[in-house]
Amino acid sequence: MRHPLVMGNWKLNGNTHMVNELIAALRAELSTVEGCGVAIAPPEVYLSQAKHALSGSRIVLGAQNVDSNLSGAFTGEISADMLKDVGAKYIIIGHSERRTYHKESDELIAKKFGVLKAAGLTPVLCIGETDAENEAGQTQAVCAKQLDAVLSTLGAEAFQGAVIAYEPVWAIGTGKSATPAQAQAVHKFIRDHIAKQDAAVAEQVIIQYGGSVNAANAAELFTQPDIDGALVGGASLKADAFAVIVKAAAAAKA
Ligand SMILES: O=C(CO)COP(=O)(O)O
Repeated sequence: MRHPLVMGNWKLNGNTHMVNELIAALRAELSTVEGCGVAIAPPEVYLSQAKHALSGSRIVLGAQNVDSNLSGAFTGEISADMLKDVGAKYIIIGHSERRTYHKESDELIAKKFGVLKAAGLTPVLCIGETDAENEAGQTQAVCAKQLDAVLSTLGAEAFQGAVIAYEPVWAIGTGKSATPAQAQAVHKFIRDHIAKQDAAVAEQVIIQYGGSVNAANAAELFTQPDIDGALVGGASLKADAFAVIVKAAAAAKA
């Protein structure tokens, strides 16, 4: 039985004051919610502060990226061991913003996946097609290629205990979410694609939906059998909206 996971990706937002305020508000809103994993990924510079602010709560710390190298002369980078050291668990990799603005390839992202697994951290692998690819009917082919980069190098077993976030690029930050039926079809395709190699691994892997999830549309998305929670951008910066999304996931999957 899979448990849903709702994770907030704060992206490039926040400051010392906001980290404390938002976490305090989330703790108050979510203290009694059960049946749904909750994680937040603040910017790396605030991870230690966030860990301290989360102490004793059930909200888990995550991060937005990791370097593929373990240590050494890689100016500006953060390693998997460093993330682990400061208490982060769920690590987003392959986000479309990193694929686009930092030219990250499927191969590099697969390497990051392996580095996280080796460190005992949980990769949250973002995949998804662009608007043009969607229009061209290439959604499944794009998702398969992005998954295959990991499957062909690390095998299906790498997805044991891992998280996949299906984030259609055209839905990110646009206010135009995929419909529940659209997202479900792709989530099922993703699970079936992994099941071709290992059915048990496919059955347990958490597949989040991401892209303009908000307090108004979350509940309907979570009614779909293969949508196991959400990776939330903009709405994760507002405690009340994020709490509504978490509660919707907990209720839908109870
Ligand atoms: O990119 C996202 C989460 O990683 C989604 O962002 P929005 O929820 O702001 O569309």
